[in-house]
Amino acid sequence: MDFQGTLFAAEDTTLSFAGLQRRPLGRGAWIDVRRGWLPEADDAFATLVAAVPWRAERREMYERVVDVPRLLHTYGVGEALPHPVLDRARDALSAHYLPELGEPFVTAGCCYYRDGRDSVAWHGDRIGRGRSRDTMVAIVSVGDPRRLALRPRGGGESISVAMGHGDLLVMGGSCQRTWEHAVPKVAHAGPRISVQFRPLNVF
Ligand SMILES: O=C(O)CCC(=O)C(=O)O
Ligand SMILES: [Fe+2]
Repeated sequence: MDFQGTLFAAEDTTLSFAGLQRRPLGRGAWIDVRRGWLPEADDAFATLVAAVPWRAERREMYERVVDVPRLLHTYGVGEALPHPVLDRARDALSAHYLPELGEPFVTAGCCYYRDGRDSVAWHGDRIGRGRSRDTMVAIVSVGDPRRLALRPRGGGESISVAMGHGDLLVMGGSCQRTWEHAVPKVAHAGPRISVQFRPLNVF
């Protein structure tokens, strides 16, 4: 590796929030986006595919339980994550957002979208505290790019954010209450894994 390559590789390991962009959505909701945030994204993706005990998901949505076409596993409070860069990511997010959030990110929900047919329908992360209070959900995406779509709850124009390999997207403020999000099906996509870091009692 030449000098430039070494220099970039060194910079890549820092989990820097420089260049983080906040986009207010209205109604007290916002998203932060930082492209290419996660170091070792290739390695993290390969480890997640192989090491997470994936299972088919059923979840409460719109007050009923539905099958969701994707695989899932959630790491609870205090559980070791399958790749050390994910522990570092959670700690970096906790430190960066502490002044605003007032508490750390403690759980890591992992979702595996095997191809374009895997998806998640419109919903807010409203089981637990997200139903009644402002909170944050920080998503790190690895693998093939997919769109995260957002729309105001109760109707209105949707927006969509492309989530690429290593990208960070944080939903904050009232986003889980006043907006909904989804990962729509697409005709062609390779595998993508999303890791969602959440504070205690937010699902
Ligand atoms: O795949 C994503 O990035 C979003 C997942 C999501 O919204 C959820 O699991 O609640
Ligand atoms: Fe969600």
